[in-house]
Amino acid sequence: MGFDFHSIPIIDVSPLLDKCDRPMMVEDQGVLKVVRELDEACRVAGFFYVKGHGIPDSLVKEVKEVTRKFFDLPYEEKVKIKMSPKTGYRGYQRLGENITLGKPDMHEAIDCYRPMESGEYGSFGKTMEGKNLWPENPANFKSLMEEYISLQKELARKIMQGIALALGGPPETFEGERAGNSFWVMRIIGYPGLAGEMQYNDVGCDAHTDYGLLTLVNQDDGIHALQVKNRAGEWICAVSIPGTFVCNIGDMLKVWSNGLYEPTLHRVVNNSPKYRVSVVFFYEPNFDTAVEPLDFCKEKTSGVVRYQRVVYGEHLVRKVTTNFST
Ligand SMILES: N=C(N)NCCCC[C@H](N)C(=O)O
Ligand SMILES: O=C(O)CCC(=O)C(=O)O
Ligand SMILES: [Fe+2]
Repeated sequence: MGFDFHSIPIIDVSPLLDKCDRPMMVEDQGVLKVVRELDEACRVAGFFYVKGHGIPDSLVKEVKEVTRKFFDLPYEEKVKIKMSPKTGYRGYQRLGENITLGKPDMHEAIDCYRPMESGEYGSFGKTMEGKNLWPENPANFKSLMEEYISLQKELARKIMQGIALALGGPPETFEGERAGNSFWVMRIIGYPGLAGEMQYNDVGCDAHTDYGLLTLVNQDDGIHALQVKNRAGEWICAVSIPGTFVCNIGDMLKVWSNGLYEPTLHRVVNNSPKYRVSVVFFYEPNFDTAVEPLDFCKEKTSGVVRYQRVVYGEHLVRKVTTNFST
């Protein structure tokens, strides 16, 4: 590994999206170019921007606008949809409630998960059971977010076909029993800006990796706050680029790929005077999927098993139940 990254590559995924789900996709030159770019980005940075993603710019902007309006409401209004263990960890968390590296993060958020019926995964799923909690204000919040979720899910599924090819496997590797019923997560997040005399803000969200497969970040325009750690230990800024999503890979892809692709530490520091919003979609494995190195990945690593089997839902529950101060 004689190279390191100082910027994050931009990948136009439109050729992949056009040809996805078709048997001939693996012979298409446009698809193969995207696949090579995904492979390079996943090996070197664990992060990339996607453009040409096909999600209307108006919707991408609107979800951030309603997010800003929600966080602008008084605390009493926001706490009506308070997150707790009883709500399956769904709902609103105030500033400082999320803990990373043992310290409170300076962000507030609404956490959403794929809805889970009671008893759907027996006692193993109990912690995450529930429906999402949506605010009454802004009135169109729920419908916008649900439309956005369905488009993000489809986009992420297609990018995962490209990543499957990049790893040398069949495009449908992450469909069906692996991630065909993704236990997706969405975090709707707000980070206060610098106030008054303050020169440096507290950390908005401290260094972590994401838990699942693929994360798509819809970040605020004009504020550069998301930072990504390269192998030399330098923090590289994932500047906001209008029309793109910042994508990064999660812990479960590390296990499935047997370490060919590894997630990258990242954090958020909002040193701008402006309140920053982001809407982050996490495309994850099925809740009950046992994740273990894929045969075609093990072959590329001389058969050595680098990571042990982990059930995604157990990994998630371990994280979620230790993430909060209350
Ligand atoms: N689902 C994700 N990735 N959430 C990230 C939240 C912030 C990191 C978390 N407190 C932690 O320590 O993992
Ligand atoms: O707000 C951001 O830009 C990224 C947030 C993040 O890393 C996370 O929620 O996992
Ligand atoms: Fe993250």
